[in-house]
Amino acid sequence: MRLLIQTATATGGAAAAALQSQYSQSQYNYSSMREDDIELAIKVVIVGNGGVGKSSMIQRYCKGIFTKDYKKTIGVDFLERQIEIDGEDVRIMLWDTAGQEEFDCITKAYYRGAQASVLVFSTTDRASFDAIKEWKRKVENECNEIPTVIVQNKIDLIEQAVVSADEVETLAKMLNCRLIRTSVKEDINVASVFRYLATKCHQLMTQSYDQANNSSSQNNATHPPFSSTPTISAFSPTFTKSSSGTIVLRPAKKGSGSSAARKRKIVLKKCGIL
Ligand SMILES: Nc1nc2c(ncn2[C@@H]2O[C@H](COP(=O)(O)OP(=O)(O)OP(=O)(O)O)[C@@H](O)[C@H]2O)c(=O)[nH]1
Repeated sequence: MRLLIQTATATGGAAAAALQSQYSQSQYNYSSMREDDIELAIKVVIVGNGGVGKSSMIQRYCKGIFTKDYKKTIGVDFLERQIEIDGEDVRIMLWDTAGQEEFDCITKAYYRGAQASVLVFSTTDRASFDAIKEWKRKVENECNEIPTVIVQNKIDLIEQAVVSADEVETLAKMLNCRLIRTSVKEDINVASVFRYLATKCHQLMTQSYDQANNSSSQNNATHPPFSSTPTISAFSPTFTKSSSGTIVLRPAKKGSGSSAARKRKIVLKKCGIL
């Protein structure tokens, strides 16, 4: 089964517009759609103070590169990568937001519809650690409670650490988030962050999809599944909120071939900025 969860609910900006249009291009013929024809995509927002390594992390994960230069993100960027979870294709859409407060009013619009978030701070920047609670609050304001990882980045600089291991673990427990320590520079644990979140979301979404399917098949006589509307809302406690978690089903791309061929293609697929 492949599910496509439409997550591009952000407004404004070329990236969002392109993404929205990509989704809206597909026309649906649900009566002839098979379970195999659906794919799962997850929107993940990466937040944290400026300079902690958010853009570097996304570049590392999606393009396999690291640069020493610091280029401040203006507004929002978007990259994606496809991986396989439990034999299913999962598209992870990574939204890179500017860390500076001056961009807050732009970036928060892009949190909407996110199914997971990454709160990043740097081992060598105390203020970025102290700001984590506030970043969590900002995401929650737009997305409610979603699977979240706290990332302590730049562990290659652990000798210059300005935060103790205890403090970090206590904060992660208090905020009820998984803690992952990374070095984007040395490529340590970066992939684990996104695999963990994708797995979590995949579990939640497939559970909810099954529930929706079961209840819809019970009502089959009057409401054939997916026949009249492409949208299933009220998907799960995590994904029920307003427009977030809107599920849209679309046919698989032409020529996607057998599932074995698809699987061969997907690993480490790189995607450009929209
Ligand atoms: N030593 C070390 N440097 C890193 C690591 N990750 C990122 N950097 C460096 O930290 C600087 C800032 O990285 P960015 O990825 O631009 O930071 P950002 O969080 O996206 O910053 P904003 O766009 O301002 O929000 C760059 O010079 C990176 O090369 C890491 O794991 N270790």
